[in-house]
Amino acid sequence: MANYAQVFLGTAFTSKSFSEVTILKDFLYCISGDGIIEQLFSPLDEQYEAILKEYEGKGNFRRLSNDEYILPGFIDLHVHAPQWAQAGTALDLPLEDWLNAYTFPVEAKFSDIDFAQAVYEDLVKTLLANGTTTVLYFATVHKQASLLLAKICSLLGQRGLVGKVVMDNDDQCPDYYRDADTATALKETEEFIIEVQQLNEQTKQGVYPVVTPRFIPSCTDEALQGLGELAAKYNTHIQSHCSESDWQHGYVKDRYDKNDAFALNDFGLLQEKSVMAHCNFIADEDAKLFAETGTAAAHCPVSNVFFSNGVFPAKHIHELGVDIGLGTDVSGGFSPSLYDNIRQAVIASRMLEEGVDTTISADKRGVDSSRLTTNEAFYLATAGGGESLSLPIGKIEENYAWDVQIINTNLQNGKLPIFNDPLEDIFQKILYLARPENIREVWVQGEKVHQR
Ligand SMILES: O=c1[nH]c(=O)c2nc[nH]c2[nH]1
Ligand SMILES: [Zn+2]
Repeated sequence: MANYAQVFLGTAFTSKSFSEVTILKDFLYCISGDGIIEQLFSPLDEQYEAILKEYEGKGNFRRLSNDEYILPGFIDLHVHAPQWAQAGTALDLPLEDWLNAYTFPVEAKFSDIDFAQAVYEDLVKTLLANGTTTVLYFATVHKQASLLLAKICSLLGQRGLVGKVVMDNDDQCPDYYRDADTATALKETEEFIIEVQQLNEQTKQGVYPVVTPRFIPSCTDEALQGLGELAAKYNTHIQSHCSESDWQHGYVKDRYDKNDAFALNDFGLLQEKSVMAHCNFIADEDAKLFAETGTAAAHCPVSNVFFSNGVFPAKHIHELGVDIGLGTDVSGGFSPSLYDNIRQAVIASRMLEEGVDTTISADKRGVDSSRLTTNEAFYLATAGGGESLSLPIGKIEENYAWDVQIINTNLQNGKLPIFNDPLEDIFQKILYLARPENIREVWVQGEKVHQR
């Protein structure tokens, strides 16, 4: 019999496809020493009883209680780590004004490494406590503080993909917060990539450098070109913002006479490991270019309420073959929880489908076939995130990482209204009603990283 590092027994929910969820009732989950799901056994499998007999009662065996369930850890595709310092505030201005009035001043403070330590440590712990096991982070322009974020992820056990932000365009970036010049921005990005790739060698769950032009307005053409080349040279992930708001979309049209997607592609910034945030205004040709290049979209439904001037048509873009995951977009999105974003993704899609202006007749108001089901929103927060990052995460399946959250539905201070419900309903109640209190344990790559 194989020698597993850990064995769990319990019921899990995981996506089978975009729209279908599989329920693994009373399965055994056998985890290898490197934190991979080596084998799954259903109670109907021949070896089930023998494995149970072998492991039950040992220190590395865990039987879930009747009120506990396993979900894949969530994958957050868009977080501005420094903006955690202003989360929940400053949501009264449109994007361009918001950046200048609130956000650049906050990000500038991350030249102070002690401030960075306090904010980043608190954020990583908070995201883990919300069930988020992998995060694609924007840090700031500061190389040292960006490296610190990668180190904190490494130490606290979160799978972090971290970008030192590039902002070298004098026209669009304030004097007090930008890269010194284009050459320095590229040099520091390259040093950052090398150091994070070295850190990754010592990190069980993985930490990865991400090439991060903030968005087209903040970068010169030279920087965009150089960043595309660095990403190819070091085979890194790439992230940026794409077609987010009327203003940003219009700026890029004025500068290049094309949409963000084609402009980014000209600089080599759309590839298999690229993730573009928001994408609210992408046209069908842009989406097809995403699908051809393997570029994914990070849907940020809470943030979009405040900054996007529109609803991202997730269902339609998915149908055009684009990988999509969910992002909290802290702090354009006030919540660090992907549960909140799953809920908002469903709500926004329903409003898009039904329409919001009651002065327009009901049959003309909305956009047909826009709704996301609960299962689909769950897919975006889990398997869709894994596909977007091209990593074996986001599903409870053999050869995937053991990245999970264990939910207890029956706590004194956190009881969900479950009264002999079928498992399908329990799953939905968890997604709509669970709070951080219900997330009892979080595991990343076979290591327990949070316990409540
Ligand atoms: O929601 C957003 N948050 C940001 O920090 C940002 N920067 C550029 N574009 C942005 N959009
Ligand atoms: Zn953003």
